[in-house]
Amino acid sequence: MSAVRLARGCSRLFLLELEARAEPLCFLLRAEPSAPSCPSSTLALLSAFGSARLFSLLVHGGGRVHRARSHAELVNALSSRLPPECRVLPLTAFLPGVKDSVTRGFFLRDESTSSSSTERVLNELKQSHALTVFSYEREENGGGQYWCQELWGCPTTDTEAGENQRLYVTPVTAPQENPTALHIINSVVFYRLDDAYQVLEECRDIIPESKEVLEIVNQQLEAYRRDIRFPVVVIKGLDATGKTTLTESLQQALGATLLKSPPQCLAAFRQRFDSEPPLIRRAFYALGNYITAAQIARESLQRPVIVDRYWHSTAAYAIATAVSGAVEKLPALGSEIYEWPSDLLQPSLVLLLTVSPRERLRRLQGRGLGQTEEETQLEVNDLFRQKVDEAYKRIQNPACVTVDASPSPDQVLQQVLSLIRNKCHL
Ligand SMILES: Nc1ncnc2c1ncn2[C@@H]1O[C@H](COP(=O)(O)OP(=O)(O)OP(=O)(O)O)[C@@H](O)[C@H]1O
Ligand SMILES: Nc1ccn([C@H]2C[C@H](O)[C@@H](COP(=O)(O)O)O2)c(=O)n1
Repeated sequence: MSAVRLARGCSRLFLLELEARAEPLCFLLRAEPSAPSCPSSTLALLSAFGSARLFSLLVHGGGRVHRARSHAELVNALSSRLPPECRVLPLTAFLPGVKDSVTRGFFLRDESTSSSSTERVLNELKQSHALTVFSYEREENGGGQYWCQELWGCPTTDTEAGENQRLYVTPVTAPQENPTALHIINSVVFYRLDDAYQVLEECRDIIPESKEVLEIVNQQLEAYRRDIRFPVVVIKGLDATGKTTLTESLQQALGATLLKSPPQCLAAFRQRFDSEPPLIRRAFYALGNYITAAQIARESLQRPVIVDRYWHSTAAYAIATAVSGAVEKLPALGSEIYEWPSDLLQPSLVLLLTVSPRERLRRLQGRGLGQTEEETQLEVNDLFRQKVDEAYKRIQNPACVTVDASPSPDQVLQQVLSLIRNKCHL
């Protein structure tokens, strides 16, 4: 990837997710026009850019919490305020292989008859958000045709050096390491208590509830140990696969303690953090797992422990939401994103309940309870459901054992009891 470090301040790769294409379009910026290294990307770029007015928007400045909230606000503002002829596509800028280098933004393809309404919206958004806007123009140069990127509107003080130059868009082959995985680690999935804790520390002044959550974490984790005496069995699965029914029966059958993640002591804060962008929301759920871990350690000294969801659920939902598109776009099995956090208590056994989509829908409808936005998405979006299920299956150390939860509640219970007796020697 040394080829991408060509000009000062222009070494980032820009990855553009186009709706109709399986592979994202990748380009970098160079100070001089150069022959494209990848002709097929050039063709894709030309057809994607077409004759529309083009802009890219990158959120900058402030801390990561501010940037995450700005990004979420911009998603809403762009979709509600831009003219319908202006398409908004996800854009990611990053340095290959560098974990904290990912900046997420937007690419605008404006086909509206007049430029004024789009430009008005962009100007307003630049006033209200720390936003760098670039525009693109076609240039004929030495017989070749190039796209050039320039800073649009007034430069802001936070703009990185080199970004106000006119630079040549150069299509390149996308690097093997997708920036999605780079972005997931520590922004979407957390692998150490301190990393999740730090996010809520950074939220103290913006989200007052963060202080209360951190106080609970401090209290609950005062004597946190990671060793267990009696077996600890985690039950996970999509909603309405029968987790509550099974965990309650197991509690009775084994004389076990039943715990949940997120734990009851965080219940009052859940709705508040559910409305925040992934960085903050997922850090909240990650902390919930550590509280549950502390409770598991205490309880497992006395009796077996059954846990209704744990880190697997946090990670699988977060990964499935962060990865747009098909199941094949998930980072491959063996990727570090599926690794269990080294400082989180490990259960003895993890069971994944599965039922057919049709049976799950029947159970959801039969129950008729309110649903979180993500559950609603699961119901309408089969693709998302498949990604959650697949992410569950790819999580390692401990990996999960899949249980067919379609039979009657008692048959499922007997099947699971026999698994627990075999694997945990109970
Ligand atoms: N084995 C089963 N066969 C038929 N129906 C079942 C079975 N297990 C549970 N159900 C029914 O399916 C519905 C969902 O079950 P349950 O609440 O246990 O799922 P859940 O996974 O805990 O859901 P959530 O995660 O949304 O709380 C309930 O109405 C329950 O009675
Ligand atoms: N340990 C957990 C439990 C739940 N979540 C998140 C994932 C979804 O956003 C949502 C689903 O939970 P439900 O509404 O079915 O209780 O909660 C998590 O991240 N970690």
